[in-house]
Amino acid sequence: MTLTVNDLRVHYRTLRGEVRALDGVGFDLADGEILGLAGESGCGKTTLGKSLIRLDGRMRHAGGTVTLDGDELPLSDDRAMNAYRFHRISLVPQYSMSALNPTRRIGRMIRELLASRGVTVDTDELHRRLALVGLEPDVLDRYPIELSGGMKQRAVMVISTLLDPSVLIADEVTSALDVSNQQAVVGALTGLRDKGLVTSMIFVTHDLGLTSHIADSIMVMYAGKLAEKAPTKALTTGPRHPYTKMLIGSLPQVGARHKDRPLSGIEGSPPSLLDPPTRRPTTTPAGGPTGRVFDGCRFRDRCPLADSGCAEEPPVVEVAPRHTVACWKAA
Ligand SMILES: Nc1ncnc2c1ncn2[C@@H]1O[C@H](COP(=O)(O)OP(=O)(O)OP(=O)(O)O)[C@@H](O)[C@H]1O
Repeated sequence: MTLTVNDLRVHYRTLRGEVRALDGVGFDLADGEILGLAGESGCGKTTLGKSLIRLDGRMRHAGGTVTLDGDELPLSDDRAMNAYRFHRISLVPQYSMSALNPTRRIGRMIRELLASRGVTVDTDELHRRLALVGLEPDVLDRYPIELSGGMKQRAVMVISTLLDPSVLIADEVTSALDVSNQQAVVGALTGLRDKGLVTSMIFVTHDLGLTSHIADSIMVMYAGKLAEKAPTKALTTGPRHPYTKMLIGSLPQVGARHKDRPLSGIEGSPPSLLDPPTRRPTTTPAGGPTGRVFDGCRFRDRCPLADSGCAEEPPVVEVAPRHTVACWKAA
């Protein structure tokens, strides 16, 4: 087992209170597995990826553990995390292709980065890795501005995996790319795994369609919690959580006309994760229905199946082998 995440809770400190961005997430990532991490904007995908690498000054590890190849990661200890970061767990961050230093040629950037980790560049190996993601050695002599978006993204993937990490987190690496560049990036990611340069991967995306092509399993998050996780085929052909069903149902179909098959969305919006109350009165002072609730299923305001039983928080239950769901209606 590469990675075991258990009841992970990560909060952001803000002037208005704590944002419970991850509120008790647990899952396993096996050796060789590519896990697609999907869910609406703001559900906590990026926070999950980042918190496995570095908690920035505004993030607080509020509880839970992460075990990588048998070692518990010292998440709250930034200095101790240096031994793991980049070496054993690495990240291709969101918007990373725009974050390359514009004043450095790619080759120099790589040499400097490796030197900061006490590693010297093996040029033949570097060329081999560039070839693996479809890049010519001459990209090393180019500035980022001279590369296309897809080329930059693949260069960042090479940089992030130079030390053969056990786990690579790829955060929205295809979002800003056209379909052929998306294909090249996805092919490069699977190539890194297939050649053993990365043992396992978490592929963070909004795009359920794309992730179903590459991922062995998919985890859907909602409002800082796990909604459903299953092998890709099981999740795409037999989703159990109403949220997963609605996400899949809202995917556009090529060739379908809006007048024949209007795009269906999910009514409403996710709850705010800012300092959520644990109890609520049943009515507002004016006697009307109350707003958001947090002491039950977080999807229940938007769920067509919700009833009074959903005021209790649903446990995460294994409904089939490796298929877990947090929903009272999923059995
Ligand atoms: N620096 C921050 N300070 C306060 N709250 C934050 C911060 N970063 C993220 N959040 C909040 O944490 C929650 C989770 O955000 P996160 O970026 O992890 O979601 P996401 O699923 O990755 O979204 P997206 O798909 O848009 O990238 C959201 O409610 C967001 O508003």
